[in-house]
Amino acid sequence: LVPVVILIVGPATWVEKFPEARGTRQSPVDIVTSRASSGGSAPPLVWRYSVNHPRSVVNPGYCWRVDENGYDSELRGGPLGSDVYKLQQWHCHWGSVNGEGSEHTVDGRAFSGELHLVHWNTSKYNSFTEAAGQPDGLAVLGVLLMVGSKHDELDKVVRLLPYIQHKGDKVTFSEPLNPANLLPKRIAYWTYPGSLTTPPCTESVTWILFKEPVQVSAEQVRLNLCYYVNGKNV
Ligand SMILES: NS(O)(O)c1ccc(OCc2cn(-c3ccccc3)nn2)cc1
Ligand SMILES: [Zn+2]
Repeated sequence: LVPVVILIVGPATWVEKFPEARGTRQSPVDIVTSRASSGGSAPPLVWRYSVNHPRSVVNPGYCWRVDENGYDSELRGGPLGSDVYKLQQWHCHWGSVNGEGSEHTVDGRAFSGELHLVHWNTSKYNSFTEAAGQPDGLAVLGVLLMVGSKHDELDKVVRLLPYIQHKGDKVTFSEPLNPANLLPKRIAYWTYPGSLTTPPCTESVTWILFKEPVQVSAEQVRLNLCYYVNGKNV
């Protein structure tokens, strides 16, 4: 008999180090559209991002991340009550196989990737780190990505990926970028109280997932998958 060693390195082991991962409001989830209630009279979701400040994209060891470095921005309304949130960073999740990259699924369907714009509650807390530990501390805008036409704004990031192939690599954008251009045209969304989808899996996120996927080209998916794999220094 050959001894079988099952090496569990994925989410199943996170509970050992991050007790929050055993919680009651863990993300991601499957959005069962038939069970979603209508938004009723929620106020409109409103956002404003600065465009011309210098930004850099970094390889944190998985996918890529753009830090906003405290530059002015605002997200308010919708499910966020009277609090004002500020963009901290935005990043992506791509799968190892095309078509299976998103974290959230909709009626069991996965998408090619998922963009997260991470905001923190500046009305109640003094820093991202403080807010990231509070139930109403963070708000993440989720954008589902599907293969279609090339996305020009996202291309400003994708074309820099060859320069951040290893964990810790960082490169500065040479042109202005408007995060609002990463969002879909129609802004209908699902929202639910959830958590960070990666360790420490803290249950501090009001999720706002746009219903309309945004199109990216097959080449942009390929480049993300390629450098995503490299980004993991595989
Ligand atoms: N993928 S996602 O958009 O859900 C997402 C968004 C942000 C994340 O931050 C990582 C993080 C959180 N904290 C933290 C610090 C202090 C207290 C609590 C947490 N440190 N690093 C992780 C996943
Ligand atoms: Zn994320």
